[in-house]
Amino acid sequence: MIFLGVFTGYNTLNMALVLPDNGRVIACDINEDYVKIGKPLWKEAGVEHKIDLRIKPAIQTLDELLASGEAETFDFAFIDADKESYNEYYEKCLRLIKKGGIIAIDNVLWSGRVLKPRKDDLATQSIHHLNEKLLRDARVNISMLPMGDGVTLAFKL
Ligand SMILES: C[S@@+](CC[C@H](N)C(=O)[O-])C[C@H]1O[C@@H](n2cnc3c(N)ncnc32)[C@H](O)[C@@H]1O
Repeated sequence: MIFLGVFTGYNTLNMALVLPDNGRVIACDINEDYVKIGKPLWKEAGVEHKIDLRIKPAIQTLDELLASGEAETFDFAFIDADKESYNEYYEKCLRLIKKGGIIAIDNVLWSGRVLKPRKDDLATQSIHHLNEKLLRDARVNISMLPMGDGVTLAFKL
């Protein structure tokens, strides 16, 4: 699976815990300081070998995966890095996952701001545009879960 936005690594750990022993998490973040907080727990939990941490802009990591021939090889992607890049993350993840795979997109409600994005609020505009696009995207079936800050599950057809 692909995990965009590791932060302290807590949910990366959760993902690694539920994967089989030969499963792999491509864990992407630009800030190693946050990741360092939770990384020791990956080892303590015995799942460090499943986590391939890439500290660089997530777009670059996704491009590298595509360039190394890994299109349509992943089962699941979780998008929770910088909101301004959500559309690019979605498009690249859609190429990387298999048919029948799932992309989970976090914060699609963005505390309700997506209803009326301000012109100068690029993060909210970005999420709003992706929400609108997903409604009409024939490449996926979607299910929007209105829990927490909203998570959309997009199933690749
Ligand atoms: C909301 S936090 C992620 C929370 C995490 N998914 C969790 O469940 O605890 C967003 C993360 O995205 C990272 N981030 C921001 N811009 C990024 C980029 N261009 N590429 C990769 N990661 C980025 C930040 O460093 C931060 O750790």
